[in-house]
Amino acid sequence: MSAADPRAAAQAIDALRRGWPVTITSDTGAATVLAVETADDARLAAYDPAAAADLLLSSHRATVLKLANQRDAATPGLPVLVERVRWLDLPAAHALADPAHDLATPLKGPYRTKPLADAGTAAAALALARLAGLLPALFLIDGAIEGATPVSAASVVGYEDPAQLVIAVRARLPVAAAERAEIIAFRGPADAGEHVALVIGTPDGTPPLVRLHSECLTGDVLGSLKCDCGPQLAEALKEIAGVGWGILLYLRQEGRGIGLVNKLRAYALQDQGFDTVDANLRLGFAIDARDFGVAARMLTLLGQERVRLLTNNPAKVTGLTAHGIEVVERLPLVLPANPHNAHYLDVKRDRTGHLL
Ligand SMILES: Nc1nc2c(ncn2[C@@H]2O[C@H](COP(=O)(O)OP(=O)(O)OP(=O)(O)O)[C@@H](O)[C@H]2O)c(=O)[nH]1
Ligand SMILES: [Zn+2]
Repeated sequence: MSAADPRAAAQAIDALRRGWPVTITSDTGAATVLAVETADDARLAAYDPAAAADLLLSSHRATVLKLANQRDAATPGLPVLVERVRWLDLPAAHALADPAHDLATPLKGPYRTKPLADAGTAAAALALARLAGLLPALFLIDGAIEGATPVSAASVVGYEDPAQLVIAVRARLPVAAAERAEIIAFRGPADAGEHVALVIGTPDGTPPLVRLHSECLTGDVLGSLKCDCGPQLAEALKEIAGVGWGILLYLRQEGRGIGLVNKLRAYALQDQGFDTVDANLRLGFAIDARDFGVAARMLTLLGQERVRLLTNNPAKVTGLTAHGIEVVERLPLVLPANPHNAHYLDVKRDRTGHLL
């Protein structure tokens, strides 16, 4: 495979957000895609004058739409390509892409799927959509198209490689929970916002008490009662300050890695009665799209490869361990429920393996 080119990946993400086509190449094929969410009639006609583009859906969205059973049963995780027929116009594509109106408007159909010409470019297309914060659904034409933004599948895969993170700056930052604290910002080529570490107290030779906190604008800033993020953040800072030495990693993984807009789409589905797990799946995303390799890299750069971890989520322990961090102890971080988040916490316990 060709070397990863972060500039090409950044330009491809930007193009998708603006409703411009992107040609993705791999050693085994090429495909040109246009995100359904940002397409309009003019853009779609310019990209696909013959109205022949098929529609690429993620495996999870295809399962919700009952289209996954037409796919090769031997490869369950693969995206699904829906064959374009004359009446599959932009509104019909939106209805396939966006679950917002699934309940109110039954799908027309019948839809037929067709084999994917190249799995690598299809997977890269869906990864680009997630990185762009868009719904994971794209028009797809086999082969390259002149004028489309070019990117290799390897560049997409390499874009989020945590090995590229470096420390950008360190500064003293007294905070309400701890006057002796230092903030350290990290940078990599992926521009999803800078990850940050708050190192509290002074290293004393013992493994630090560590909290991995994934960004939650609604909970961290607005005091949302739908989740437990805000109180967990405050409690983690208090506990680290209490023991005198530890690190809070503030990871820019909003909505478990699907971005703010997609998380708010999940909230709108929760208003319709779906739980946090089913809402993510209906949108076409994994239940949890985070990669804790980023957190492991940050701890390594801070010289702390043995930690005591504050979490109820065993996936954080296995995620760090897989990337070379030794979790010598797991400590629970359980806070009282409120009427708005009690069901969310039950679902974390019952469906996502949290130890609550
Ligand atoms: N997609 C999605 N993300 C959510 C939802 N509620 C909270 N989040 C995000 O979930 C992340 C917090 O992760 P949680 O799964 O609540 O907890 P955890 O961090 O995995 O586990 P603990 O360490 O035990 O707290 C933040 O990025 C939130 O923005 C939701 O309903 N849907
Ligand atoms: Zn939250």
